Amino acid sequence: MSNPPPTGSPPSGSADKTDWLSELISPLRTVGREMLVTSLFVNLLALAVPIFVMQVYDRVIGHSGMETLKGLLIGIALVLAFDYVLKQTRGRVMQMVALRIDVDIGTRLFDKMNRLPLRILETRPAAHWRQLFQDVDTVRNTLSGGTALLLTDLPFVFIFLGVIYVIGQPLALVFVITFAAFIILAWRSGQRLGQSAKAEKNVTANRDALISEMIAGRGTVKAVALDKALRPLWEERQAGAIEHSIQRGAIADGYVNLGGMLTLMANVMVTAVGAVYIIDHQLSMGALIACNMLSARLYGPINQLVGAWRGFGAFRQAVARLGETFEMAEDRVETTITRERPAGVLRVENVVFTYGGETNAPATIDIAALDFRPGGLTAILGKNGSGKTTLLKLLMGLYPPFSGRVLLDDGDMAQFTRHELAGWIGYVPQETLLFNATIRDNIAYGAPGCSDQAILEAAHAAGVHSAIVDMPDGYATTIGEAGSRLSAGQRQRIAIARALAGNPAILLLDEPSASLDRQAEEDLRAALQAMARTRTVVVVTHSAVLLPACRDVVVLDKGKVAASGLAADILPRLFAPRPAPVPAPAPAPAPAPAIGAAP
Ligand SMILES: Nc1ncnc2c1ncn2[C@@H]1O[C@H](COP(=O)(O)OP(=O)(O)OP(=O)(O)O)[C@@H](O)[C@H]1O
Repeated sequence: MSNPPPTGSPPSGSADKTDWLSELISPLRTVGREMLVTSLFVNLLALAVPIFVMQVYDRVIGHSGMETLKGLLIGIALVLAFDYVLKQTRGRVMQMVALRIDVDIGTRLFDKMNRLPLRILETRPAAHWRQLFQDVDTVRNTLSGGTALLLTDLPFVFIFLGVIYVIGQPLALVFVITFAAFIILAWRSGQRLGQSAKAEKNVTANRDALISEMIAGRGTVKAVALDKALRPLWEERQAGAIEHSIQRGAIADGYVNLGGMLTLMANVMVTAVGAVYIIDHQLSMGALIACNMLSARLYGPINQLVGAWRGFGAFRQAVARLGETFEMAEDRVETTITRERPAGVLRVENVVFTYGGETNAPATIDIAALDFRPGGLTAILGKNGSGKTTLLKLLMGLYPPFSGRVLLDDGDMAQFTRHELAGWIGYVPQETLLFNATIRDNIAYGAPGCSDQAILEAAHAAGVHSAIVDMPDGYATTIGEAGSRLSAGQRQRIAIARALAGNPAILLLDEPSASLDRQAEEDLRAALQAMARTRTVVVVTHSAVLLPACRDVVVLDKGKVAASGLAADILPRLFAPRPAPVPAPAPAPAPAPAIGAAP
């Protein structure tokens, strides 16, 4: 048994995870061409200094040509100024490219993540999703940083080879051989560093995931002194990360040093072979010096390639990871027809749902028929793990059922977009999640753009208004990371207000009174009763204050409906006083061993 693909648009079906990059780069083609032309001029201008040196050695020094020297100096000064302007322009273009890439991929990734079905988001650790945003940085830095410059410079090494052939023809073969050796070295280093970087990334991600969990649960870590238990685990992961980092560093150093040695050897060979040709009168002194200078322009980019290859490996992985994400199926985002606010009748029809989707796994939810209607509160009860929260998520359309349907006003949930459903259904989760913003903003997140009046009404209904106005900054109070400056009860009430802000037709609450005091619970009961007159209000609760106010009750047991109907019928049966256990007869006292008996 496997879950069907989530609702909404299917993946594009393209197997190539780099297609998105081509799409991204295609509008930048004109900029790329401009970059290449600029690089062509920058590289041509780079020939000026070696040619200047050659002329000075061969024409000025040999023939005391002061006038020639002055002319050459003026020429080279103009060339260097032009070179500076070109490089500045190239730098600006690069910044523009970086900005566009940041905006394009960053926004695309943010939107994509928000459109991914919840089950997909839940199946990968938080570290994976965080990594994707670092991948955007990697792609930006590669396409707009030193690596991109290196790539635009690389084709021009052939110009330098050509010029070397023209001015130092006898040396050309030495250059071709050393050039080939550099290419092999760069390719090999790329392979080794790529493998090593991949292994290091996996180990580091493992270590970072542990740190993230520790930071998220820092209160508990302190209270339970979990650091002692977690230290060996962290040490093991940290040791793994260090070991891989050292290995990668050693490989990278090895190749960089080999590249350096190869450069020196090439210089020695060019000078030695050049000296032989000078003695033989086949080469001038100036030409040898110019060739030596040009060799730096030739080997420089390839030597950089040896070091930059690791970056390419990370770039390729980042592109693949982002491509895989962009290919994933999405929640439905488009609606063909604008609908009115629903009446709020929810119906579950033959719904089977299981996490993980293993063939033989017992269903987490297996319900033949269940209705939720406005006009009175409905409570869902059941033991821990019986599937109450999962049922609420199915009712919200957050999980697509494996089989069967969830209907909203007789329409299959699957046809509605996430934004439509979120506008119609208010949800108070078991674990309150607030953001580091003002109280006003946190309530308004439930209905973006809602009026101040709607916020005030929601806060009143959630019983949190007087607590808010008691604070010195009132609704402008910033609540700290995840609402850390508020008490658990205040957080829960603000979460309830957030769910009410959009005046939803359906309200689903998961243990909403777990952190409330008695008075707050009674206030909440009154507010829910009032709302349930015109809305469908479903509350997962075992509270002795909320339950008596419910019209209907659904009892879940291992994902199945164990009982459902009027609360007046079911609750008394459920909470009927159990017969007092009959005390077990006291065991007969063991006979005292006879004095002198054998043990
Ligand atoms: N994201 C998940 N991935 C895999 N299994 C899950 C996931 N969430 C819940 N489960 C499993 O599904 C079952 C039902 O969980 P659910 O949270 O719906 O129960 P519940 O009745 O709300 O429990 P509680 O009263 O403790 O809140 C449990 O066995 C749980 O282990």
